[in-house]
Amino acid sequence: MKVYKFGGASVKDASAFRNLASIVRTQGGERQLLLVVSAMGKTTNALEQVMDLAYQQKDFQQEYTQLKDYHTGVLQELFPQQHPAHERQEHLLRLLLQDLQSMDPSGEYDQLYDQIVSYGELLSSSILHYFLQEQGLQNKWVDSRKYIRTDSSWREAKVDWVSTERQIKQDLPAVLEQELVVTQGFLGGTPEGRTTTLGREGSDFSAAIFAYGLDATEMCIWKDVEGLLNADPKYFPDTVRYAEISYQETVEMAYYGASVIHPKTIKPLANKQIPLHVKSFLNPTGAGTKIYNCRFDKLAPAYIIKENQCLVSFAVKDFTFVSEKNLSTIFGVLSELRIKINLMQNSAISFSICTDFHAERLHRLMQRLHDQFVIHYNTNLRLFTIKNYTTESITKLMDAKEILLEQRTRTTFQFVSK
Ligand SMILES: Nc1ncnc2c1ncn2[C@@H]1O[C@H](COP(=O)(O)OP(=O)(O)O)[C@@H](O)[C@H]1O
Ligand SMILES: N[C@@H](CC(=O)OP(=O)(O)O)C(=O)O
Repeated sequence: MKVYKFGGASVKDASAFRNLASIVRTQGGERQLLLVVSAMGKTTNALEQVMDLAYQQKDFQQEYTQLKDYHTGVLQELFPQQHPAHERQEHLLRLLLQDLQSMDPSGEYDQLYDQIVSYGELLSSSILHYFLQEQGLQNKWVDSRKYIRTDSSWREAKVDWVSTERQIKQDLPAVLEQELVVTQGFLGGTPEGRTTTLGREGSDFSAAIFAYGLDATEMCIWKDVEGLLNADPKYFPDTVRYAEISYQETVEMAYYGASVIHPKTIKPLANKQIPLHVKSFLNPTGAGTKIYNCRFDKLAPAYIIKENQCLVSFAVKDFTFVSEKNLSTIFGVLSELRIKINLMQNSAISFSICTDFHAERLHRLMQRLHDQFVIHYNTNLRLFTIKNYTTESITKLMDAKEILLEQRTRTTFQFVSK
């Protein structure tokens, strides 16, 4: 039993869908394969925009039309004739429009967000279902919201592993005996049937949840790169591919910001020792990377850049030292506001954190803590990490940058810079 995950780039246009079908045919076998698909291209960003406009009761017609035209254009290319795929797509687009038009501006933003952005995956997976079918690849479309059971932490829902595994095992293995399964990444559902999302770029994680529930023999995520590289090729010209690497190394790279794999993906796979392959949909027969329970002593240094960072410092007002009590107050508010710390440092009278920039959360943080602390912050920063660093790698990366904060452990070197 295998699980394949195809991200936005692998379904960004009609020829990408054709390429995907060819990968499934040549690599996947016709049964015992579950496909998890993300929204087409940058659809989730577009849906976020439409959502914001509708929530603010602004005109969203132009943005909605763009989204509609994009999907209709791709479907038209794949199915130039009349086909049930068109009706299904029109139905979904009509529901999206109705939800946008009836948006309650006093409703809870995050909950409404999940109901709207989920259309991206519903649309892409229904195109994929019909297209594979048309290509002779018999498959069943299943609604991942009925399988991945979550709580109602909107936009970053927590998985109920026990009932999710039970749901998956209940009927999917039998279906997979007969045909392929096509489902959505990124989405979950509460026991009451509300749609949740698992966090941006969460489709890798969805695939891992299905792999876990199915006790899959392997999972493969198909990307536009040759595998897991020692740096993002969009920033670094000379990268090397890791042919094999451990779960531990990978989870750390993902945690520090290597955006090729969602950080939550590894744990469910490692728990059941399911190997994860990262392969290129542009070169499907390439070796890619195998991530599993292994150990290598000498790995090429990995360079990771996290963009759009914010450095916040909290100083006590009366020149007393930062105490555990102060820290506990700060951590309490950070946790409540769901602000994640990417790096932290303590000095005598101040405490600093580096976090993803989120204007609204930062504003609320200041409101909550400005009585007790003097708070300063810098935005538009980048967090650089080198795993398995060498002296040369540090020199190369720091090269004339203005450093605001720096930290190193035995294996990892990090700094925040402009
Ligand atoms: N260490 C890395 N190795 C490979 N790719 C990386 C790495 N770090 C970042 N990336 C980026 O991840 C991208 C692929 O991930 P992503 O865009 O999320 O795929 P998808 O949305 O199709 O699932 C690559 O195009 C590359 O720019
Ligand atoms: N479509 C969602 C989920 C996802 O994982 O997408 P991708 O696989 O394209 O990163 C997002 O953009 O956040």
